[in-house]
Amino acid sequence: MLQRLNMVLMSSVCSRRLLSRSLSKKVKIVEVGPRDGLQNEKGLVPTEAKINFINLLSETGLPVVEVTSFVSPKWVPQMGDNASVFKGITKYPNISYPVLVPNMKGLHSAIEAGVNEIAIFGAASETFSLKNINASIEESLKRFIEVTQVAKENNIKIRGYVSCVVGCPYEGDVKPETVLTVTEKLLAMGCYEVSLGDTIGVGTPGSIRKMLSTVLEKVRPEQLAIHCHDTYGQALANILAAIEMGITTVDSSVGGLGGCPYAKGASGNVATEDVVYMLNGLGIETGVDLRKLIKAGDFISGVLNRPSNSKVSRALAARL
Ligand SMILES: CC(C)(COP(=O)([O-])OP(=O)([O-])OC[C@H]1O[C@@H](n2cnc3c(N)ncnc32)[C@H](O)[C@@H]1OP(=O)([O-])[O-])[C@@H](O)C(=O)NCCC(=O)NCCSC(=O)C[C@@](C)(O)CC(=O)[O-]
Repeated sequence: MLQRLNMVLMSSVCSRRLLSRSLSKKVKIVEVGPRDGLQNEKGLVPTEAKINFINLLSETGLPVVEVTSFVSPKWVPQMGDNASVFKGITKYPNISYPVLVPNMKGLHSAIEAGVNEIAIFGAASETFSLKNINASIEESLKRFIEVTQVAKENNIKIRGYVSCVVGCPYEGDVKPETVLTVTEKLLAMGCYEVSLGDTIGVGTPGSIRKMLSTVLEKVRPEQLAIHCHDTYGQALANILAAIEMGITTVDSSVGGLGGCPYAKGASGNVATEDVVYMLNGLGIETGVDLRKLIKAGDFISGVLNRPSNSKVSRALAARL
């Protein structure tokens, strides 16, 4: 009886701590629109339009803009103009412009193009890993050891991704322990940060909290980012749950663009405009100018010839 009472008291203290934990005053936004956002587009987006889009994003105050992927053009044709896009953009000194790299061939091409930050991408689901990069989790991690060694020799910063952190399109629920294992291995290889991807947007604040509680047992919150797709409309709630647990880096995509070609049915990322609006409302600083962001979103929506998926952008446009 006494033990049960103690447990109840402890759990209420823990929930109060969770609720009373003061939110960070600053959040870093990683804009993934030009890469995650456009990789799934059926029609080829002209290289010039991608360059103009990235240049507009660079004017918004975003600290990181993920530019493209040095992956196989047979697998992802939309990213086939990677070197031209990377070389064509105006690079601001205070902005990082990472690119995705799956293997040594991608790394060599990225180095040739002058890249100084890469992102390697693994998964917490075996089937997704095979479908996405044609390698098991173990094989992919072996590949990444060589990639990260050579990247470090070339003074290239390395970010990591783990996909399917709460659910997989092929395997269903994913164990938080697997997410922790892959995250720790990526950090040990030299990733300065690992972005945890709810690739198909099935997570809820409950499953995101459960996954993060396990990962945060061994990993510091400042080593993590949260990357939410909005398939089930849970992305903002999931991001808030992650921020309440101490995460201060959020990936998002202007206009809610995006999806993974190897995750059927997954919708776009959470819209950057919506994240910035929410964080502004919470008094959390991002350094991002919402109006300039909306301008970049309008530009790419015009190129794609469809309305933005950002609710904030649509709501503000309706008031004009
Ligand atoms: C990893 C591979 C290349 C393996 O693909 P593979 O077929 O096993 O590769 P391979 O090594 O056997 O080579 C086959 C051919 O591909 C070429 N090749 C090989 N590598 C490259 C390269 N880097 N760049 C250009 N070409 C390449 C290689 O030269 C060869 O050419 P061939 O001799 O036949 O003419 C392939 O599976 C691939 O490119 N996958 C990428 C898939 C992808 O980009 N998915 C989307 C990104 S992940 C994502 O969106 C999730 C994320 C990050 O946003 C987070 C989240 O939401 O969860």
